[in-house]
Amino acid sequence: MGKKDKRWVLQRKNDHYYNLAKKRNYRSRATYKLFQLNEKFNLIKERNVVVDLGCAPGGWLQAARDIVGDKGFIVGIDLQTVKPLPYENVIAIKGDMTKEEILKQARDLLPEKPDVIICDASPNISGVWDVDHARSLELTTMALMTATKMLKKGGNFVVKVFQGDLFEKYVQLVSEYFDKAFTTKPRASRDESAEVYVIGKRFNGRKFDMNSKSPIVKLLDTNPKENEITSPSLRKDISKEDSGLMIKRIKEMRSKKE
Ligand SMILES: C[S@@+](CC[C@H](N)C(=O)[O-])C[C@H]1O[C@@H](n2cnc3c(N)ncnc32)[C@H](O)[C@@H]1O
Repeated sequence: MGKKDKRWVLQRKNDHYYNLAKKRNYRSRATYKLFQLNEKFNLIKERNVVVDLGCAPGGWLQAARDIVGDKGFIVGIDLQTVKPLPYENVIAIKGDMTKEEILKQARDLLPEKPDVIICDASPNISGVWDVDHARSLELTTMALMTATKMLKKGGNFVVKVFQGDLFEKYVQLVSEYFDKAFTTKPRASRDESAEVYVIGKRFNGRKFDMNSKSPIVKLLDTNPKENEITSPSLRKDISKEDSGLMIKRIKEMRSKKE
């Protein structure tokens, strides 16, 4: 085992939430992030219908199931296969959450419009700040579009975002569709992680505006018919050097600022 690997194993051994998750049979330490977000913002309630975008290995599915109980319903989507959970009311679909055909599969499974959309999806981390921020924004904007298409009026939304230049603009965009928008970092999120969670409380029912003046929407490279993001930065086979449209534009914007 290399030095780096040893440090990682040691870090994990001393990680409170990792140990707690293991002891209580939760599939990820992230489970505690959702519990803490819910404690603070009261997003998910008993009997709710929930959609979980980027749900593998299933820690948030477990947390959501604990909250909604046996009368609620949860559908998750992830590129990875999720080992089935022992509950009839929790289903995971394998697929890309930015693709309309996968979202349709999810909608078809739901008993009614969801009360809550949760999204902890992470793009492949390259270690390059701009690239990770741009990829994260693409996923989170797609999650917001999905929320505006699917949610019940009055429904709630929580999404993970990697901080960067456009973070505040993203929060502003969320606030256009919800009565209130908040940003927060739960205790279980590591200090050194760039992740922050954006909360939208009470969906106001507005349709997503593709002609919005928001710089985030302008940065997207979408298929106008389906609202699917077609930017190459989301492709799985992207190399570190490859600049997706959004990454390129963020760089241009930054150089103009400087
Ligand atoms: C941090 S993990 C989620 C952890 C999960 N909340 C839990 O508690 O187990 C992020 C997930 O986002 C998924 N993801 C990234 N891009 C995606 C996409 N376009 N469609 C679906 N899932 C995606 C990844 O496959 C990964 O499993």
